[in-house]
Amino acid sequence: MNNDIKEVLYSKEDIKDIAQKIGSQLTKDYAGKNPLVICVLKGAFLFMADIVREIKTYAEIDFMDVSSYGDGTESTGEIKIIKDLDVPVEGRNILIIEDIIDTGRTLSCLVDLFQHRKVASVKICTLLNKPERRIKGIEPDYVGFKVPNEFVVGYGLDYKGFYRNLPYVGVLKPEVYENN
Ligand SMILES: O=P(O)(O)OC[C@H]1O[C@H](OP(=O)(O)OP(=O)(O)O)[C@H](O)[C@@H]1O
Ligand SMILES: Nc1nc2[nH]cnc2c(=O)[nH]1
Repeated sequence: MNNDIKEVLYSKEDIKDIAQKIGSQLTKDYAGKNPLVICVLKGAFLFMADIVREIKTYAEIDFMDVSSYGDGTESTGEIKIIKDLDVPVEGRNILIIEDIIDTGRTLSCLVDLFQHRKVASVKICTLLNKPERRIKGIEPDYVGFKVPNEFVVGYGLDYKGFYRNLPYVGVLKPEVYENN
């Protein structure tokens, strides 16, 4: 599996350091606010696990699984909720945890959904931000790293269901796409 990687962009250590930095900022920002921290499955599962352990104040956690409608190559900009939250969100301070923001479609839909559900606040924390591809006006509040306009895998991010278990973020060799 490691042989399929052309370049490591962010190592396990880089990710650990940034999760600690963001976590200590979140600890300050959310002290006394009892946030509901929401993991957007599946890609964010590792970042969620690392980030919540760095939030040293009261926080509840929950999970949502969403997928975008579309023909498989381009989404239509709408999302389908595969698994909704277990708790009501009205009046809550929501912190969404994502692995990556690319076009911004997924988060744009989620933010609209939470505003419709009358939350007190909604903020976004993402490990990776790919601003070059943005088509929706979504800006994350907490960002690990800015990534170039390349398809990245690892640390939760997949290609055809694989590579999520890599402990780092990297770029696949072109022949991996060509052979699939
Ligand atoms: O900004 P966007 O263009 O909407 O892309 C970002 C979304 O794409 C990925 O999810 P994906 O749909 O691949 O599902 P997964 O997390 O289950 O892999 C990622 O986890 C984000 O949720
Ligand atoms: N694995 C992966 N999923 C994505 N979803 C949106 N952008 C990306 C990306 O660069 N890699």
